[in-house]
Amino acid sequence: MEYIEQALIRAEKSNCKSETIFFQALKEVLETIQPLLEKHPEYLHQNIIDRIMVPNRAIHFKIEWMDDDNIIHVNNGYRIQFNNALGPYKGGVRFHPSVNPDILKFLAFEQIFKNAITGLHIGGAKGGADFDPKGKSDKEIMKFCQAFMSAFYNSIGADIDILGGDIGVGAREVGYLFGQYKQLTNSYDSIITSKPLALGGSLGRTEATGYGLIYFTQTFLEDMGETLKGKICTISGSGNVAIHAIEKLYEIGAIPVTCSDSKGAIHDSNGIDLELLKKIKLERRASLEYYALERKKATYVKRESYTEGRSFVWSIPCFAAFPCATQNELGEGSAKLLIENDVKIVAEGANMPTTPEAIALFEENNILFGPAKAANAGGVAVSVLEMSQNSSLNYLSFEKVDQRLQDIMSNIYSDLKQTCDEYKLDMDLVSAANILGFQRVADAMIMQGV
Ligand SMILES: NC(=O)C1=CN([C@@H]2O[C@H](COP(=O)(O)OP(=O)(O)OC[C@H]3O[C@@H](n4cnc5c(N)ncnc54)[C@H](OP(=O)(O)O)[C@@H]3O)[C@@H](O)[C@H]2O)C=CC1
Ligand SMILES: O=C(O)CCC(=O)C(=O)O
Repeated sequence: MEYIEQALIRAEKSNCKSETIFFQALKEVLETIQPLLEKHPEYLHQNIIDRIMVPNRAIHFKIEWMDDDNIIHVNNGYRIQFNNALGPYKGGVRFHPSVNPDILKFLAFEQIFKNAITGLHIGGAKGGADFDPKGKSDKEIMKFCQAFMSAFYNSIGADIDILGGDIGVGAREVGYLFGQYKQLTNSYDSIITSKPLALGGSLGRTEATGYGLIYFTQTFLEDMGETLKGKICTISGSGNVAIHAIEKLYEIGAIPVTCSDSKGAIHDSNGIDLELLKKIKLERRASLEYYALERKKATYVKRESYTEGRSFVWSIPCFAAFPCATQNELGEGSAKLLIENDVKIVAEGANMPTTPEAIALFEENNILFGPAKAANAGGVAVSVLEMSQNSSLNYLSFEKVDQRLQDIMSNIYSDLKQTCDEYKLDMDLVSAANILGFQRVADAMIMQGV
């Protein structure tokens, strides 16, 4: 433990002082891998901790673009190519005004271990820009995507670094990013996933993260003698992950009753109207306020009215809670509410949506907890299926992709359970995910020498 404390002090002193979110993610990983280090002292001899916590490469670039009124804007673009011990860098791209080097470094760091847990051969990366897609015309989005790609296309490649979607980057943006890469390089290489089907995207990729989250949760619960069937579920977010989690919950007979966006939250006690939700968030790209205007029985609470900053979503009694919006959205106060309301399981659809204090409360109260690195890994796993379909030119049916996704999520659960047994972790899947991911990456690093 002393070694880990020293590594954290070194990290805090050197490059992490202003990187509070990255430091949170790093601390969680390092504080849970002690049993692994005791069993494998070679990781300490090889100085893997210091080597794993510094990105291989962090690219910061300027993006200049012109809006519809011919006004020129400048944004910051980034790509953190963190670790490629297991395969080419792989991870999404986020367009959101909050994007900064700290957030992307945390996301890229998490991605290393998540990707390792899938058992597939991909390294970890993340990128993005402090660009706000809200309120922009389609032409402005296209121009921004083209400028983003032009600024760093020579740092990526189908065997080097493959981009994907994330907050603010869906099929539309991926199409424009891909088109610009093709224009600049004259190649149709698979340098990005979550492509529209017509451009070589995979059936089932759009649904994969949300569906995978529910497959993982259902496998976990069944192993504990429980089920989601007939149970009330709360979900935050109303983007790609949240919408497809809600869709799968309905398919398996559960009752999803909430969703949220950056402006507020909905509680619809009869169950979220999925068609209306899709129409508002995916087609109109509008606020959830319109959901409540069209569905009179639903309650809408504006973000400004949340009590002590706690999302209204977590005050609704439920059996299962799925945070699917963004990092650190479920804190101590919300965890207390969920526990008081007798929640049985929390599974993360977003990346690191639960604060360390909230996770500790869930652990103390024996609430089952599915960490993001495992529970939301279905998205990146199906991205790899997209890459393999692109290179083989052999495209799979939706059913085949979905079956592969179910198998991957169930294998992830079995591997975590085995890790829990091996290290006597008492179903602490947070520690198991960190140990399993760290071990796979560390072994690959050692094999490749210094
Ligand atoms: N897409 C994927 O395949 C994967 C995504 N993830 C993670 O899942 C999460 C959601 O991503 P995804 O659904 O793809 O993104 P989307 O852009 O499709 O949706 C994001 C949702 O979260 C809401 N949101 C964003 N920022 C905030 C905030 N600061 N406070 C409250 N709500 C917020 C958005 O609200 P609004 O509509 O108002 O903007 C929107 O409802 C992210 O953490 C992402 O990293 C993880 C694995 C894979
Ligand atoms: O498919 C991808 O590469 C994006 C996945 C991702 O960014 C994530 O898992 O958080």
